[in-house]
Order: sequence, then structure tokens, then C-alpha cells
Amino acid sequence: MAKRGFEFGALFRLCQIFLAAILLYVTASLFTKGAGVLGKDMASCLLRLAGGGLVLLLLHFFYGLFCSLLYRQVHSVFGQWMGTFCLYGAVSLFLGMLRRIGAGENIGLLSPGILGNVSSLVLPRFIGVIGTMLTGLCLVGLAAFNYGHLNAARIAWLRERLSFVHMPRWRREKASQDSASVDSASVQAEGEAAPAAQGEAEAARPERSVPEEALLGEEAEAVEVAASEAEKALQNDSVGKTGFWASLGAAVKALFGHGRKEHEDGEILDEYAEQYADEQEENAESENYGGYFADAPQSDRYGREAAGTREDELPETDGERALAAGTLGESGSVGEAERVSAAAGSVPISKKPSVEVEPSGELAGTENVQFCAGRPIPAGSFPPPLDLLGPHRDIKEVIDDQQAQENGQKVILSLADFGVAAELKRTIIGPTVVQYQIQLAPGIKVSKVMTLGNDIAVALGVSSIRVEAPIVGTSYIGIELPNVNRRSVPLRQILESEVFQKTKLKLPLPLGQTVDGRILISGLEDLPHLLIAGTTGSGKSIFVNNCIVSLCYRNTPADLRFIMVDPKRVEMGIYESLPHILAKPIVSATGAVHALAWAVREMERRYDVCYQAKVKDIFSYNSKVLPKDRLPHIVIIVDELADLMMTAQKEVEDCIMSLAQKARASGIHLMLATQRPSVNVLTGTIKANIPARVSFALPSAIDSKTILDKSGAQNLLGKGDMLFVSTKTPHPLRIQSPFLDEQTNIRVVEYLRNTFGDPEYVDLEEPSDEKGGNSSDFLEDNRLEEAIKIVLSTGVASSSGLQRQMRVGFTRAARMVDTMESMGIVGPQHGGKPREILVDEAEALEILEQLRGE
Ligand SMILES: Nc1ncnc2c1ncn2[C@@H]1O[C@H](COP(=O)(O)OP(=O)(O)OP(=O)(O)O)[C@@H](O)[C@H]1O
Repeated sequence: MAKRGFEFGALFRLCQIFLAAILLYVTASLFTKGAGVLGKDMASCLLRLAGGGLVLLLLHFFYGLFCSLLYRQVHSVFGQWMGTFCLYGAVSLFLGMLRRIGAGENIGLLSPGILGNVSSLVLPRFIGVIGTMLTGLCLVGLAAFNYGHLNAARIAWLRERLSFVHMPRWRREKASQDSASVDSASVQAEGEAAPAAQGEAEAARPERSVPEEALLGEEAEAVEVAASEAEKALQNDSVGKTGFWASLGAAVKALFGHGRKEHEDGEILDEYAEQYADEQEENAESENYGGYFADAPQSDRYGREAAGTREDELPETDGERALAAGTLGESGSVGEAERVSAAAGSVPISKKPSVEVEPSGELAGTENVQFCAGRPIPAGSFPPPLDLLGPHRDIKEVIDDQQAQENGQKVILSLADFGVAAELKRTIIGPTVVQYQIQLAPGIKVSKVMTLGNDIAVALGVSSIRVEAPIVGTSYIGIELPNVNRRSVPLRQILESEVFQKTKLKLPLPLGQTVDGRILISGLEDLPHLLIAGTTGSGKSIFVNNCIVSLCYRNTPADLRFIMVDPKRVEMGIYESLPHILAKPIVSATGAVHALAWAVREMERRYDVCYQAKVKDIFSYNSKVLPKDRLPHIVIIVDELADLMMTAQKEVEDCIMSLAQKARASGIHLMLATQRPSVNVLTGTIKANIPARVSFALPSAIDSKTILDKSGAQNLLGKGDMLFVSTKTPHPLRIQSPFLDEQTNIRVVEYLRNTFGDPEYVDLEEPSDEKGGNSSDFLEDNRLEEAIKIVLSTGVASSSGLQRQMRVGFTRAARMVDTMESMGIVGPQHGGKPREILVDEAEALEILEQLRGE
């Protein structure tokens, strides 16, 4: 099948090249006489019909054709064509008007064509010259909009910049109106709230000017940050069936609106909530991606899941439900409710997430994607098409300002109950949590708030909260509450993001989306190894799968190979046919030790190779040699480190230490995951050599300290909620890791196999001289008899036991135990149970003698 796909592909490309040649000839004929009589006739005919604007259409054709030939993905094809047609219309009109005043009559390229002639005749007659000019300008604006240069984010940005040149007095009034309108109901009920709101509006101004760099802080240097995700999303919007009109509406609203609009009866509605509600309705009416998502849950007006749809996204505790409904907890009273509402009206809420996070909507999160279900996956181009990961989804952040503000005020009131005076400065709504950024009153110790975490969680009735103190780059502390409208982050969203598309990283890991909506990726080559911990079901395996898929989207099997160790035997079976894999997923501890030992030997070999080539690392080496001689990066993934450490701690530690120290130069990287981050598993040696860590939810603060050297992971919410630290980001970053369902994962592997063929396995076994004797006959190991005696006298057939007692390497000891098994002296290994002893010493020696005699 792969072969047929190739033939069709080659034919298609030939046609494209042929078409490109024709287009080149046509374009050349417009500019030169060298195209002969045919070219001349064609040019004059085309210019008469389509005018000089035709050049734009030809250029766009070229662009599309070359993108396709170079396998470059073109975003929003429809939008771009619309933009080019608008521009063509504007140019034709302009040329037509020029012709009317008698300019450029002798220049063929300035011919207006039929469209220009007609429009420049008809329009001025009906709407006059000014109307015609304005029409031309509108067409240019529409073109810019379709190309994605003019969108809500840009206009909002422009408005903000321009607002500085407005008269200061007017701005102050405007600000106070805006601030006062944050919570219409409460503010209008409380007549005295207006002055307070005005005061807060003043406070809101410096808050607006908090520089983006300050928010990103040092951590942003370590990871690539997509602060412009909104623009991309809005561009994407322009392609979608409903997204185009939605983003046009958003741009118009951004231009003419102020984030809120006042109704006749004085009720102020949140523009964003309205916009999202509209899109929800449109989405509900649309065909659920052609029926692929027929089962996807629908959302209500505020973007919340309809009751009984997805259990995992519903609030888990009464308190969270109460927060979701914006009602008070048990301690609530009417007076308190009024206090909350009145105060809420004056607190600035950052609009950043609604603008800068993918302005995307309610996401059907974690159901299996039925995309191309049942259809065979063909071979194809590289990198694989993003559609393999499921259709693009517009994600909208569910933001209910009033509710968020009220919850923020509850946090402040709870703090006050514990004697902590604080002020709510900013609210950020992320996919997993809502972060309330709070400024403590002078004299209040940050440590006091840190110790109050659980008390505040109980007071608010939520499952857990996390306190981030301080938020890097600010003077605030962050209190993170579970987002009651929690959503998952599809892997496609990360891979199609600008930051991923443009990154120069060779081994980009898709970490996910931060609390404030930034998309983070990090290069494994910089880390250069990763420790991953998390209790069962917290999201480790999905994170590892994301990393594998993301690395395979960037690298062919010639550039990257994997060694996978899967003691649980269930997690990595699907990668058996991945062309990037170096050996079948390894399931035994012995096999894993062999693989690590092989990696150490390979590392030494690479060092020699680099030394001889007089280069300092694999990057320089690969850039110097012919493509066929390049060395692939090798990523070793261990799904459960604890199992290895129990069997062969010393061997594993030694290998990890060697690999960790020289990874950058040799291009061999480790990703080690464990459910049990105890000090026996994550020993000092391992931790010292692997500074980059990811922690998913853990049962206790002690476990969190073991992996991160800080507490905090015990308060994570599971399902991909994680903390990330590395040398460049010593302060843990909270991230929602992307989601990739199993079917999609299988599809990607299938696609890669169809494209690159079956994997070419490499023998990871040790060379004969390290096997303790002849490679073909382990019976000849001169210490086998001694080993048998030890096993039978102690009654324990363990490789590590033999290793200690006989002072041999683990591999040799393991080999001797395996030989004993094949001789029938000991039974096979069943999970963690000790091997059964099947014979006594005399019988065993007899068997040995017999076998050696043969
Ligand atoms: N990033 C994510 N987004 C949404 N849901 C997730 C995410 N990660 C995990 N989940 C949910 O949690 C479940 C368990 O995830 P996963 O299998 O990765 O856990 P694990 O930590 O590997 O567990 P174990 O150690 O037992 O294998 C998944 O089936 C999925 O429903």
C-alpha cells in the first residue's frame, strides 16, 4: 500500500511541477517579450480580461503550489484566498479609477480589466468618488483581516495604545465606568459602590501596565512561550465554518465595543460571555465536525457542560459546586453576600486569558477521537499532517467574570478570617485552575499564607488549593483554585501552535498550557534528561505518549531512535511497530539493564567518533558529515524506574550517571518515570544528574519534595495537572499537560510505519567478552558452578544477590540466573515473586555435568 501511495504522490508532484512551469511562463509573459508571440497574445488577452491585478492572483497560486511542493502547511487556505480576491478587487478598482482620469493608458500592467472597468464606472455614479474610495479601503481592510493581520487581538492592542493619546479626563471617566460595570448587579444595588469603583479604577491602571516580560520572568527563558496564541487562534478561526464570522464579529466588537455594553435597562452584560454563548449555539447547530463528534457533549449558555455529560469535568465537591454557581459556602449570609458583591465590583480582572489564551471554546476534552475511524491510514508526507491528531478545534476559555470575582473575594475573606489582610489584584483563568493574584498587606509574612493552604481549602470547600509565593516577576502571591469549567488541552493545539511550528528545537517536548494560557515546549536536548513522577492515574503515560508523538512529528527515524522500557508491559506495546524504535519495548529488568549498558557503550563510541572528527558534540558532527553518516539522537524512556532500581540499583545508577553526564555531546537522553518517588528510587545520584523534573499529582508533600525538592505536587488535581522544574526554571511551573487518546496515538504510529516502513531493530545484547564466557554457550562460564551452589544454599535465585556475593557485573549475574532457568534448576520469574528452586544441589551439578559433556 505504501508503494502505491508513493506512486500517486510522485504523479501528483509531477503535475504540480508542470503547473508551476506553466504559471511561470504566464507570469513571465506579462513582464517580458521573451515569451514569444504566444506569450504576447496571452498576456494582452489576460490583461484585457483580468487587468494588472492578475499578478496578485498568480503570485498567490505560486505560493500555494510551492507550499504544497515543499510540504509546508498553509494555514487558513480559504481565508487567504478571500484576502487575495479582496486585494484584487481593490487593485482593479484603483486601476479603473486611474484609467478614468487618463493615467497609465499605455502601460499594459496598469490595465483595470473587466472588473476594474465596470466597478470604476458604476460605483462613482451611485456612491460618488468618496464612496468608491471608501469601498476600496474597505476591501483592503477585509484583505488584511482575511490574511489575519487585522483581528480582535490586534485591534484591542491598537485601541489600548491609542487610548494613551485620548484626553486624560475622558479616560478617567471611562475607566471608572468600566470598573464600575464589572459587577453590574451588585454595584447598582449598592449606590455607594461607585466611588470605590472609581478608586479601584485608578488601581487598575498600573495593573494593566504590568509588563509581559515581568509575568514571564526568568522561567520564560527556559521554555518557548507563545504569547501570541490568540492571533494564531483567530487566524485559525478564519478557516473554520463558524470561526470566520465569529472572529469577524470579535474584530468588529473590539473596534467598536469596550468589552462590555450597556443595555437600555442599565443591565451590563459581559461581552465575552455573550460572544462565547453565541459561538456555543452556532457550534451546537453545526454538524459536530461532520459527525465525527456526534457524541461530544454540548454546553450550556455559559460554556459549562450540560448536566450528565462528562463527569470528569464537573465540580468535585460541594464547595466547588457552590463556587461554580457563585453562591456562598456554609458560612455565607445575606450580609456577607452583599459584602462580596460590593467588593467584587471594584476588583480588576485580567482579560488576558480571554484574549491571549486560545480564544477558543469549550472543548470536548478527553473522549476518543473517532476521526477517520475504521479507515486505513495511508502512507504520506513528513512531518505527518496535523489532521492525524483529530480535527482542529476552536477552544474558548470559559470565563465568567462575575463568578470569578466573587470567588476571588471569598478567598480574600477567608484570608481575613485567618488574620491575613490582602487585596485581590488580578484573576487569571487557566484550563485547570483559576489563579487569584493577591497582594499581602505590609508586614504580613508570605510563609503565613503558605501554611494556611489547607485551611483556606476547607473554608472554601474545594478539594485542594495551591499557593504560589511569590509569583515570579511580581510582588503578588498566587492562590490557585480548581477551575470548575476545567478543560483538557488537545495535543494538536500544542503542535499547531506558532511556538511549536516555529521552534528551532530539535527535540521539542510539548509540556502543555500554563495557568495563564501560555503554551510551553521545552527542548530535551537542553534539559537534557527528564525525571517524571506521579501517582497512578495522574497522567504520566499520556505525557510520555505526547512526548513520543511530538518528537516523531519533528524527526524521521534517521534522526531519532527510541529505546523503551515498559516493565508494566501494557503502556508501550503500541510502539512495537514505530519505525523510530531501536528494539522491541523491553519488559524485563535484565533487558533494561542490557539496554542501558548498550547505551553507555554507544555513548563511548560516539565520543570516539566526535573526537576523531574533532567536533565537540553530535550537533557539530551531524552538520559536518553526509546525511547518511549522521548519528540519530537516542531517547531512552523508562516507564517504571522503581522496578529497575529494585532489581539492579547499582548497575542502573552507574549507567544513568554515565549517560547523564555526557548526554549533550552524545545525543543520548533519558526520560525516567516512576509512580513511587521514594529516596530508594530517586536516589541522590540520579537526582544530582537529572535536574529537569516533572511531577504529576502525588500522595504526599514528602513525595513532592523527593522529586521537586519542594512541596506542592500533593495539591495537584490529577489528569495531566503537573509541575515542571529545570535548571532554568527552578521555581515550579504549573502546567496542564496535553491530552492524546489511545486511538489517535495508534493512528500516528500506523501512519509513520506506512511512511517509513517497519522498524529496524538493533541487537542491544552485550558483546561476548562481557558475557562471562563464550557468547554461544553460557554453560561454559567458569563461575556458573559457584553460582548454582550459592543459589541452592541460599534458596534465592536473584541476579542482584549473585552480583553482590560473587562480585560480578549485574549482566553476568543475570545471565547465570537465566542459564539456570534454561537448565531447569530454577523456575521462571513471575512478576516480583522470587524464583522457585526446582532441584537440589546434587541434581543441579549432575545436570550441569551432563550438559557440558554434550
Ligand atoms: N493531560 C491529560 N488531560 C486530560 N486527561 C488526562 C490527561 N492525562 C491523563 N488523563 C486522564 O487520566 C487517565 C490516566 O492517565 P495515565 O494513564 O497517563 O496515568 P498514569 O499516571 O500513567 O497511571 P499509571 O501509572 O497507573 O499508568 C487517562 O486515562 C485520562 O483519562
